[in-house]
Amino acid sequence: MIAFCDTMTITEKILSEANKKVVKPGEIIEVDVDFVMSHDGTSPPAIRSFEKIADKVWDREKIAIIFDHNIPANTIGSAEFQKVARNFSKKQKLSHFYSHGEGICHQVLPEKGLVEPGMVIVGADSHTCTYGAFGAFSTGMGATDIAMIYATGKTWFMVPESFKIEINGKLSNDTSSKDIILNIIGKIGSEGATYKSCEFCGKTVEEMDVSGRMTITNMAIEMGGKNGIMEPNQNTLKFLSERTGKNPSEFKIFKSDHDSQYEKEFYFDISELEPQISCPNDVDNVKPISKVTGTHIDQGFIGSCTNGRLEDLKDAYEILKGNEIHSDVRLIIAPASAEIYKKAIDLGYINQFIESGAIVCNPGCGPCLGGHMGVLTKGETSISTTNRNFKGRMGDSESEVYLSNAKVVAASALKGYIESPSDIRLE
Ligand SMILES: CC(C)[C@H](C(=O)O)[C@@H](O)C(=O)O
Ligand code: SF4
Repeated sequence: MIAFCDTMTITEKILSEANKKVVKPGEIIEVDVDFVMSHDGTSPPAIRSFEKIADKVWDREKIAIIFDHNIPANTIGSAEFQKVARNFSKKQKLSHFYSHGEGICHQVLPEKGLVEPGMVIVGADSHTCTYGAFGAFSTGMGATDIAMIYATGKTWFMVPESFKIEINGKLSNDTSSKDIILNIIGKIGSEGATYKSCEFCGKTVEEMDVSGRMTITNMAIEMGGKNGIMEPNQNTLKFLSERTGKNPSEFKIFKSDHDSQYEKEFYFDISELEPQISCPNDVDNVKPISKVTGTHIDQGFIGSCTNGRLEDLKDAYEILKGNEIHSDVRLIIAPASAEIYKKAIDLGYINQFIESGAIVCNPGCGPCLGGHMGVLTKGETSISTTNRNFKGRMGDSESEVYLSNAKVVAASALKGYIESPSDIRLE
């Protein structure tokens, strides 16, 4: 390890290690990439660029291709994209090729033990920032940058300035970590952290489970962040140790120094937080649920790399148990991975979802992107556990999307309008 000075953030330390010398914000550096990921939507452009510059990838064990956006293929175009990626994976003998509905890339990577603290991970998807929940530096990049990494294992960054975002307090029965991050985005704004390293800390984050932490780092990009990051906690180390088969002492764990230099510091106490709803058509248009209760909905979606994990399905199950979805509402549920799907079957969640009238889809991005399934038509409204609600995100440009936690989506699907989970529990 290199010698750090004593005012460095976790992100600066990881990038220094990757650069083999101490780095400072603003500096442009070249780094060795530990892992690179792309999916069915972004692999083909990267492959085409790669094939113009090289024949053989730099390390077939450090590349993952995961089919999740349009799986199974819904158009001839997406089938063609998958063929290109499948042929490339075979030709290059990639060790990590997931094409059978294993789940969303950001869920599959950590589940398969491919994420470790201290790593530099680059993905051809903007929500690659999710792996910061594990103490890794991870960020999304475009196809030509990914092609260069395939060929050389290297890339370049400008070292970001860091924002410290401290979270304290205890969540209520109706809220989850989704409400924390929506509240933060509402305050900081969708462009408020552009190119910053968003470092989440505080007691709430230190005690949070892995799923909740991933929801928070996942949405760092929604305020423009270059990455989202947290120091690994005990829950994280336990999860990673089970997945990688390594002892936690083998991980490269970096922590921010007490006197780290932050460009800005934010403090949030979430004890009194009501469920937060991000209203159309901007992710930072966040309101407490009491301001939007009663808004008509046509569709609900529970899933995505933000909130498609077992904890989210459990939240939905508890609200839906013994109840039927409103006859005018479609509730679509897509587990984030096959592993989660199987666990949800064993726990009886999936049976209940079907009995309540929900449509359960195969693991993957599902309706999140508005291109594969669950597409909205003009004038329709969805409430969704996903991360984006810009105009047309889930279909027609005159459809609307509200973002919330899974309990709120389930409660709203029962009523046909946005409803607080506590009101369902009271009935
Ligand atoms: C298709 C892909 C490039 C895109 C992203 O990078 O975020 C998608 O995953 C999304 O959520 O909009
Ligand atoms: S679930 Fe949605 S946000 Fe996540 S990678 Fe897929 S399309 Fe993007």
